[in-house]
Amino acid sequence: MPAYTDSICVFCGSSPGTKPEYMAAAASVGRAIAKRNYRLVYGGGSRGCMSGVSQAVFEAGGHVLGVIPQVMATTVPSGHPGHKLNTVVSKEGTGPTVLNPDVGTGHVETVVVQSMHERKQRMAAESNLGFIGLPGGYGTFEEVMEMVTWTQLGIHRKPMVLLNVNGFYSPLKQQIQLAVEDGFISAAGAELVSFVDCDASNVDAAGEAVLAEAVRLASNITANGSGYWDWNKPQGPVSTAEGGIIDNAASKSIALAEGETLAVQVSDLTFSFYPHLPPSLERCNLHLKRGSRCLLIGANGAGKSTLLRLLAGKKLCDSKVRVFGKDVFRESPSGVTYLGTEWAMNPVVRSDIVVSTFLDSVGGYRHKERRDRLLDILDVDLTWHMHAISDGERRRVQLCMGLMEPWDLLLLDEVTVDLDVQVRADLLDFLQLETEERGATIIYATHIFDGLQSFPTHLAHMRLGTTTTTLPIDWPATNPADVAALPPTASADKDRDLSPLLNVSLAWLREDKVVRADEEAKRGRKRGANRQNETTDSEKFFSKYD
Ligand SMILES: Nc1ncnc2c1ncn2[C@@H]1O[C@H](COP(=O)(O)OP(=O)(O)OP(=O)(O)O)[C@@H](O)[C@H]1O
Repeated sequence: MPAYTDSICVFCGSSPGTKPEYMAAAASVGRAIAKRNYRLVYGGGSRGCMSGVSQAVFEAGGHVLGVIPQVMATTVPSGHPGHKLNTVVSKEGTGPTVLNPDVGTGHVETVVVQSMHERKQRMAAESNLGFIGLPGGYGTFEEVMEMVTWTQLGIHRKPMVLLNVNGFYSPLKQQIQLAVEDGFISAAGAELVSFVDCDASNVDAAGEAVLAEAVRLASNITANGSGYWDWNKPQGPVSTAEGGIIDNAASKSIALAEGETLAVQVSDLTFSFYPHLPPSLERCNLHLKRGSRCLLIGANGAGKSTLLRLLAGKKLCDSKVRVFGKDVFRESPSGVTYLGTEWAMNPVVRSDIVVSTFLDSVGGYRHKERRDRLLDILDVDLTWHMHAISDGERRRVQLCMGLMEPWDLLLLDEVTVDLDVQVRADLLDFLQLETEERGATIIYATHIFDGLQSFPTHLAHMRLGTTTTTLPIDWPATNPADVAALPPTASADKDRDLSPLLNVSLAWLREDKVVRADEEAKRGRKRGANRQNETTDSEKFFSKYD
């Protein structure tokens, strides 16, 4: 007997069904599997469609692997081809035993496993070509759906072809279509299951048709990359120092109209504050279309402010930083507004100057309509004196001043931190409208995620001066490459009631802490308490007087 070339798994009922086409379809699939010299992997049953397909392979001299959970195993009844090999079969199913050891020359092997889950795992692992679903009951439905889910998740990448005998699977086809229409299954996800129709007129040829479809689909699925998650990827944080940048640009791109330039284009940027210092930014990438609202997420010291200041043209860097197609430092693109926290520290803005005079001194009268709108939103009193107001009130004046003149790119560096929640919410609404109505672009670095869930259109994560994806992640993430780039919820935060955005941000920062500790340990550095029990000189000195 020649060795088989490939294996394919068949899920089907352990009962024969009430129409003769069901058993005929099972036999047709079995014959086609043996003809192609594939091995059948199935649930090890000796009755119903399970026996129909395995008997057909055996009769045609092919290879069969049955996988049975221990609890369902029984000694092989006479009549089963495996009884000559002193093996076992599954007790599942109804109707008479169909298997006949005297009719066939194939090879039957049986594996007994501990659980239903292990059975599915083993069947999937043994079947390189994927799966065929024939008519069946709950067990078949469950197996079919789980194998498709595993492909969608990326646990494996294998096709599922359902043989739609007499329209048996047509309701499922409609159900999938409905789930696509209602947004529960993506268009790509719908491709993971294929249907081959047959009835009494063509059931004998159905086996060959279903195998051909499985082979076609297998090459499609493989070509489309892995599923939502790469389960073979080592779990846990990936060090950027070891090149852990996720290339989501491989499966998505930014579509630009003819003549349109990117609003922001940072490509593989490296930047050092001083030539003798290691770079504060390294392999930084940020590409944004006009109208984007991008949140810059990262731990303290990750490089967010540095990147924003470079985009604002405040520091000389190489020409890898471009805004509206222009070099930010040498060509000074117009329409760029940067608002950072340092403004409030300036002694001038804490002097005894009245708000109305202050706003006029920076040209507020030129943008009267926008200024008045902002005064309302930010709830600013024009008679306030700058030296006699709270930090939050001073911040409102700063925002009014900074936002009055229409901007095309707004760089916000944590300037909403001291606003009360109502003013912050109204301000975020205003900013969102600016991007939607005027096509303005916003990059916003913040550590406050309250009420931000639906604000961003993109997320960019910075770790140790590096952006961890080649393109910003679309938010909410739907592209599989973006979904795969999101971190899993940290176990410490599983029971917290977090918005999806805060959940992602917290998980990133927890990963960042581990990566940072590793990187710093390589340089002999360590954060946190020093528990070496060394007594410092000052401790020795002061303890004499305690
Ligand atoms: N003036 C400076 N001179 C030298 N190095 C600096 C200077 N400013 C920042 N850095 C370095 O650049 C790194 C990034 O700083 P940056 O201010 O961009 O971080 P950040 O992500 O904005 O942090 P935070 O959330 O605390 O505002 C810092 O860890 C620091 O080592």
